[in-house]
Amino acid sequence: MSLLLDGKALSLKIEADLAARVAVIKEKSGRTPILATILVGGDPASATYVTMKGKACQRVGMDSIRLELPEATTTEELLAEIAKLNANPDVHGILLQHPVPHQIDERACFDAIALEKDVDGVTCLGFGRMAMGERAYGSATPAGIMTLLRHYGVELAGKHAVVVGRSAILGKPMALMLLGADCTVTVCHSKTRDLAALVKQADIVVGAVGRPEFIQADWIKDGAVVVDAGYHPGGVGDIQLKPLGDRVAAWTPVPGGVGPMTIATLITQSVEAAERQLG
Ligand SMILES: Nc1nc2c(c(=O)[nH]1)N[C@@H](CN(C=O)c1ccc(C(=O)N[C@@H](CCC(=O)O)C(=O)O)cc1)CN2
Repeated sequence: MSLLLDGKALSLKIEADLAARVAVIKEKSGRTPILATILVGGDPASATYVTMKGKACQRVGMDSIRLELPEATTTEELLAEIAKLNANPDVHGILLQHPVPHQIDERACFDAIALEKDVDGVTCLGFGRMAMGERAYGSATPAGIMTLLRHYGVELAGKHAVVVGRSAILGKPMALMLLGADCTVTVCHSKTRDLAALVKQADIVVGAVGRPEFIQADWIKDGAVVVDAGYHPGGVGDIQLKPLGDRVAAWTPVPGGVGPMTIATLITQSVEAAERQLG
């Protein structure tokens, strides 16, 4: 029987623990932790994710501010909004929803977020610190995956992890986090030759490529741990999960696996940021 890595169930447990921590912050400081969310443009999926994040804040007793900027926003305008949030002592964490419209320099805007408010783990500075094993907020999706794997006791040291995808907020930080947990890591991407053969070697496969069911079930060896970080219309991820049946050791469902852990991680890091800033 394959082990279900149930991100939804774990996220509910994490939220219950966070609600207790938020209550302590409020009692001790008389202040409420606040996450500022920034949505640029009208992408419906992004709007849904930002709404989900606001609702998660509510469930744990935090407040959130939702800043909605028009599709035609410039880099300078977005940088100015981020500077205001950095300077606002009532805001403890800042989330800039990815992707932003093409005319915006997303990297410059991510990097403008103050390190102590980078609760989504998107800055180069936070990434570098994490890569060097220093304290930093991790990029929310890969950090959520690490929490999920550790919660279910998945052995990592010495395992061969194959990460398919190399994006700045998912594939790259995922690879570094697995390396930090003593995995041997291979990162695959669009120019990788013989992807199927590499995936076949994996003890742990992470689908982070952003293409529906791109990773085929017959590429995955028996007994592997399968982590699907994709979410596409129709409720499928980056990996063909159904045909895997019971031949893998453990797997994350879509939906209900990695997605809820992304949000639980953002909220956890927001609570930590508020504890540090108000403590
Ligand atoms: N600044 C960021 N932008 C983006 C991130 C991120 O971590 N930081 N990740 C993704 C999207 N994302 C959060 O923003 C996200 C995607 C999916 C889910 C989720 O819980 N999905 C559910 C299903 C949702 C549904 O039913 O509609 C699931 O998998 O169970 C959460 C967060 C890109 N942008």
